[in-house]
Amino acid sequence: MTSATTTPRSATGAVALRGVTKVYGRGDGAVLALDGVTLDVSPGEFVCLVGASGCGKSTLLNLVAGLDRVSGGEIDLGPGVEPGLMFQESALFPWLTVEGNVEVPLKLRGLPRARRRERVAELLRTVHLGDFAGKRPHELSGGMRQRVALARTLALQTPVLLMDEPFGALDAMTRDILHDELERIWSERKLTVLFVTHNVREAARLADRIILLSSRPGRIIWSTRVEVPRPRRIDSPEVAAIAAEVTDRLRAEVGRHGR
Ligand SMILES: Nc1ncnc2c1ncn2[C@@H]1O[C@H](COP(=O)(O)OP(=O)(O)OP(=O)(O)O)[C@@H](O)[C@H]1O
Repeated sequence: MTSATTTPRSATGAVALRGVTKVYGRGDGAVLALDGVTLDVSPGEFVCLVGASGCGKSTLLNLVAGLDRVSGGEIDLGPGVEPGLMFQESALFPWLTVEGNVEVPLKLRGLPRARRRERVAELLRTVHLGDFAGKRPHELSGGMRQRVALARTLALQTPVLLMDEPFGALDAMTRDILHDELERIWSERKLTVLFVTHNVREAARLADRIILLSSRPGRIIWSTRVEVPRPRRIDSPEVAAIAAEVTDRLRAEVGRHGR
């Protein structure tokens, strides 16, 4: 008897991209944004994507998130996995309290009220906002709003977090604190993180692996494992050395293309 051929499936939390291509528009106006990106992210791995402005980092994240469709190639997150998404803007509902915002995805999932309340309280403790449940977004600092956004993303209990410059609008001190928080949550929950940033120090501070995309069309041109032990400090010489190497590669790439 011959065995049926089965398509290999990703382990939970794994993210696999195979020859992913994205073209925006058609004809003469078509823009090739990504060109044959192949990438395997292991369950629990923290990967940072860096590259020149307009090289396709957000495009790649949006495709993995399922917000847009690939023009070619495949993306596999494993059966039933819906990734959590976080952007530079917290995108909170201004008329809802902190608690109400975090509750939204749980309501959409139809979780009963008592379980929602329990889960929201636990999530707010996780992001150290237990005392702010009744506040509205305008009463919070930018860093606190991003904590709420993170709690809301975590509410879905997804193994995969996609983050597009989540701390890009924050001051250095707040960003530093949120790096520690994110690292703790990532490690406790064994999350897989795909994190887009312009900030090479941030990449060296957070990543297990840094991926460099070429100027448009985005292709993976270089990657490095960050072997610096955790917890790391953004101002440590080891993190600075990795950041300097990434900056050199990035400069060389931008120099070749003028962008
Ligand atoms: N909806 C769209 N229609 C047409 N072109 C687009 C669209 N979205 C993005 N692009 C183009 O695709 C390319 C990649 O854009 P993308 O936003 O992914 O880059 P990025 O690396 O995230 O940029 P940045 O670092 O500046 O945020 C850019 O040239 C952009 O202008």
